[in-house]
Amino acid sequence: MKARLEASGLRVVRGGKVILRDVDVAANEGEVLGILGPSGAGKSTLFRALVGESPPDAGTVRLGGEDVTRWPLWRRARQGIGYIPQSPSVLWDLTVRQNLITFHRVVHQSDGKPEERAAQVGLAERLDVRAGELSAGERRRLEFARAITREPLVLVCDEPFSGIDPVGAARLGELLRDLAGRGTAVLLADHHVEEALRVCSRAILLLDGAVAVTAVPGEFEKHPLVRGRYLGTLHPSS
Ligand SMILES: Nc1ncnc2c1ncn2[C@@H]1O[C@H](COP(=O)(O)OP(=O)(O)OP(=O)(O)O)[C@@H](O)[C@H]1O
Repeated sequence: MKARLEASGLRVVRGGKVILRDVDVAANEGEVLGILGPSGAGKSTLFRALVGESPPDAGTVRLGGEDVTRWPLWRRARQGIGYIPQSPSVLWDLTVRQNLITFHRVVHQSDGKPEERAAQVGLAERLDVRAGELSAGERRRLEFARAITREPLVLVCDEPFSGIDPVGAARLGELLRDLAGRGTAVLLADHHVEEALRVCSRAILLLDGAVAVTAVPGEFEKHPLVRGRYLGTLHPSS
């Protein structure tokens, strides 16, 4: 299997504290890779290093074999990395249509077809609604539509299910799986473990800034470190 996005030896130090220590991660074409772990483990920091929002202090990031470690976010976006950050990132005062057009211009320098993108994520009826008036689930779907403006080689999603009702989360999960089915490598961090593991083909446990476990979902849930340090004894599989 060919790795679409490959990070090796990633080290991030912030405020004198080592946040990521020698992290190796490879996301393959067509897979959904879960990056799970307790709060503060370093998941968002890892994602920021992968997408170019905050470069690592050491290590390399390769996209389709090319070293993109020092490339800024916009250049990686143009090259095919989509990103749904943890915090809301829509342009609140613009409509759904204007949000989609604006991002398409950044990536392609043209307006694109916002109607098609909106229809893909079930927002066809909401095109002229201001992003600030959307529900959390609709906003996440708009961010998803924006991230797939160009069918991405890699999609990095930081807590996409946060604040979304179960039906909305299941629907978003299906969109992620469909995207992976068309070849995109999807990386996903989320504390909605059941939804995340339902969607993932492989999961990594990040603990204290280091990779502690890599396994397929069925094994991941039963792993003693995952149960002891992350899921806790109340989780159904424990
Ligand atoms: N710029 C920064 N300066 C200082 N500390 C930072 C900085 N960025 C992150 N950290 C620290 O790094 C650690 C990892 O943060 P990060 O947000 O990556 O964790 P996370 O696994 O995504 O957590 P969560 O599940 O709560 O979102 C935390 O202790 C955080 O306080």
